[in-house]
Amino acid sequence: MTALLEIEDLTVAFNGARPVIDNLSLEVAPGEVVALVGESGSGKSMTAMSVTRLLPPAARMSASTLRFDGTDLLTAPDARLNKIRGDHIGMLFQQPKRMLDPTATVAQQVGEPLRRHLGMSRKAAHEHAVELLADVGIAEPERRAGSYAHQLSGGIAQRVMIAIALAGRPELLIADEPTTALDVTVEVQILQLLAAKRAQYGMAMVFISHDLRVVASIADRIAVMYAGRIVETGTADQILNAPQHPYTKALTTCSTLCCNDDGSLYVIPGDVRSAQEITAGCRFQPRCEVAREHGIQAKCRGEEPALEPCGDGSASRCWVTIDRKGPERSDDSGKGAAA
Ligand SMILES: Nc1ncnc2c1ncn2[C@@H]1O[C@H](COP(=O)(O)OP(=O)(O)OP(=O)(O)O)[C@@H](O)[C@H]1O
Repeated sequence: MTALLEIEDLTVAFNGARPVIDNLSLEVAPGEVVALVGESGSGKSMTAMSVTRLLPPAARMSASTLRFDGTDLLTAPDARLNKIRGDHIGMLFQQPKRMLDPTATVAQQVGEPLRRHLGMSRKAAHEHAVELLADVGIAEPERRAGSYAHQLSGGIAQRVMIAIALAGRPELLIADEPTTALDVTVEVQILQLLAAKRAQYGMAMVFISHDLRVVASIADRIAVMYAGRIVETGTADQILNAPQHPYTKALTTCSTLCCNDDGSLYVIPGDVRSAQEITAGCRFQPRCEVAREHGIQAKCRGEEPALEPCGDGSASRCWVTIDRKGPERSDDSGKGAAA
C-alpha cells in the first residue's frame, strides 16, 4: 500500500551542533497509528515538527524524502503547506489550555478552521462547532461553546483541541504527548476518544509519548527513539511483549513500574544527555546493561550498529540482536518501518 506519510533520511540540527534527528526514516500507512516513543530529548517532537514544517527558525533540516499523500513537503510552497496543515494534518499538543487562545470563545476557535478552510459563514461555523463539541463528548455543548480557556478543565480543553484538530477531517493526526498533562482517568478517556475517532474517520496517527503504557492501547506500530535515532521498530505487540533492543526492554521495565531487589523503583541508569558525548559506536552503550553483561562494550563503543530486520517484521539497532541472527543478516532498508 502507498504510504500516506513518507520520511526518508531526515536530519535536523541546531547551530551546526550534532544532529538532534539523525537520518531517520519512517512510513505511516493510511489509517495506521504509529507511536514514537522515547525519553525526553530523544527527538520525537522535532520529528513531528519536521513533518508539519514548523521547526524553530534556528533548526536546519534535510531529508531525501518528506512526502504526505503525494505532496512533496520539502518543496511545497507556504500556501500549500498551510492548507495541508489545516485540512489534511491535524495537530494535538501536551498543554491544551495553553494552546487555546485565552481571548476567544471555544466556538470561535473550533469554528475558525471551518470558516478559513471550508469557507463556512459565521453562523454555519458556530452551529457546526457545537456539533463538533458534542461529537467529542462534551456535555452541554451549547453552553461550552461560549466558554473561554480558563473556564475549562484540562480534559475538556483537550477535547476542544481534538474538535479543532478534526474539524477538517484530516487524513493524519499528529498527537504530541496529548495526555501527559492530564490525570490518569482523564487520560484514559482521551485515549478512548482518539481511538473512537480514528475508527470513525479512518485517519492515521503519529502518536508521540514517553510512556509505552500510554501507546499500548492505541498504536498499531511503535518506533522507539533514542538520541535522534530509531533504535527499534515493530508492531505494538512485538515491541510491548517481545522487545529486542536493550533500551526498549528498559523502557518496558520502567513502564510496568518494576522494582529493583531493594524495593526501589527501576529507572534506566544515566540519562539521554550522555548520548550527546558519543562520537562513535552505539549511542545507548554508556547506559546499556546488556552490553556489560555480554562483555561487548568495546564493540558497542567502536561502531554504531545499523537498524537490522529481526526476521519477524521488526527491526533493532543493537549488536546483541544482530549477532544472534548470525552472518546472513539482510540489508538496512528499514522500509515499511523506520531507519
Ligand atoms: N530550539 C532549540 N535549540 C536547540 N536545541 C533544541 C531546540 N529545540 C529542541 N532542541 C533539542 O532537540 C533535541 C530533541 O528535542 P525534542 O523536543 O524533539 O525531544 P522529545 O523527544 O520530543 O522530548 P520532549 O518530550 O521533552 O519534548 C533535544 O536535545 C533538545 O534539547
